[in-house]
Amino acid sequence: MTRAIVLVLDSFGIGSAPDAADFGDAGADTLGHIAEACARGNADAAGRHGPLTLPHLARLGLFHAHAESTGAWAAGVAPPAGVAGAYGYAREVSSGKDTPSGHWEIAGVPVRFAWGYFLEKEASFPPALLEALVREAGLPGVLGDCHASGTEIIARLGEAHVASGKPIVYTSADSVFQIAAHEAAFGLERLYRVCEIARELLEPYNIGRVIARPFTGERAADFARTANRRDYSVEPPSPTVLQRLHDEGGEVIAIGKIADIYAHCGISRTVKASGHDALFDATLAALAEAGPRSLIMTNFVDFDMVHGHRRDVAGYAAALEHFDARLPELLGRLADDDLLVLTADHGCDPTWSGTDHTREHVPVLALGAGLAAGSLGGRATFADIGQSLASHFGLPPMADGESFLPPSTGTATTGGH
Ligand SMILES: O=P(O)(O)O[C@H]1O[C@H](CO)[C@@H](O)[C@H]1O
Ligand SMILES: [Mn+2]
Ligand SMILES: [Mn+2]
Repeated sequence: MTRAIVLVLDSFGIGSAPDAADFGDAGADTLGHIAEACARGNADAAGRHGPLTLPHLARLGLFHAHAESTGAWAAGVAPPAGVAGAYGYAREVSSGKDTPSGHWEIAGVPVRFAWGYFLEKEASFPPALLEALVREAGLPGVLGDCHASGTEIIARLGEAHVASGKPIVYTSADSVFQIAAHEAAFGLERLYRVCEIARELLEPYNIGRVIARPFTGERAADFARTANRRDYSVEPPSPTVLQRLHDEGGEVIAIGKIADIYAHCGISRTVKASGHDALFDATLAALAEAGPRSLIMTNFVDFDMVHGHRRDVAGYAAALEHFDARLPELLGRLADDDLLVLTADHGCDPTWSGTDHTREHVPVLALGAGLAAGSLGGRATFADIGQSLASHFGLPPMADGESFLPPSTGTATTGGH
């Protein structure tokens, strides 16, 4: 039916990238270090124990791709009896290791310009920016103004926020301005409005995203972030393959955070869902309805948000095993000419220092559309996925990337430049 399903396992890196040292990430390996911890018995929690067990991803070539990326087989993992999919790893050419850069590059548009960053760990934001935000949003002030982990900062400042009415503003190694506020005490719609004002004020600073981080709870010990997070991204610098397909009459179904990440450019339909089971269910439901020339794209955010950034190795392993256990439901519903791609947008090694993303290779696991099982090798850019999608849908080639599909299923492609 010439459909494509792209599942992005948010932050699931498979070994440090050649330029990882530039990011302080030389040696990071999200999959490898999770497998190591599992093999040592150090990830026996979250309802799991022992070596990392991902039989379906293994059959798609995940561990072969990891071995090609790192030069070593993942610890404690039994090699699969055979590999059914095309597998490889890809490096990122975008300048940043953030979510929009990774996603847009997957969709054929690397980010070669440098984002703006707030580099200071404390007093991170320019006073003029905060003064303008306070004035224009009618706030009594702000709290935070620092680098932070989102769960740690609401535990630390959440009660002061509720008492004062001052939202909590913070950033990270990403190009982000994040605003945390209590859903009831501050108000969810009000938080969104403050984010929209911040989005406008940040224009001169070249910041990729403003993120609303609502939370609920009575006191520090039970504050919890809710599913009402909202990302306000700038638009991709040029049309992605989503936009190209959408403009040529195809249907682009965005599940989870996808629409926000692409700033709603090239999206035909948005399905919001919270939690990996709901995201998986929504993906299956979309597949059941999708006609020819449909692209279904889902971002599995909890790998990153709930486990990677929280440096929760056992939780990450359990989430991978749960995802793996659900894969057959999807595999069983693919038509022969559907193209399935599993990949990631960056790493977030849960054994790494700090709480930020890690600069890593991502897996490229592809199935269907005439692909033979076996290695796709090391891919020079995530944009090889976008180029393959363009080829699959018979669209004109993207400027970047090289298709990994057999020529018979699509047009020849240009090399990256
Ligand atoms: O710590 P939390 O709030 O989850 O923030 C994380 O999520 C943001 C977007 O990926 C990044 O800035 C990262 O720091
Ligand atoms: Mn991400
Ligand atoms: Mn993240």
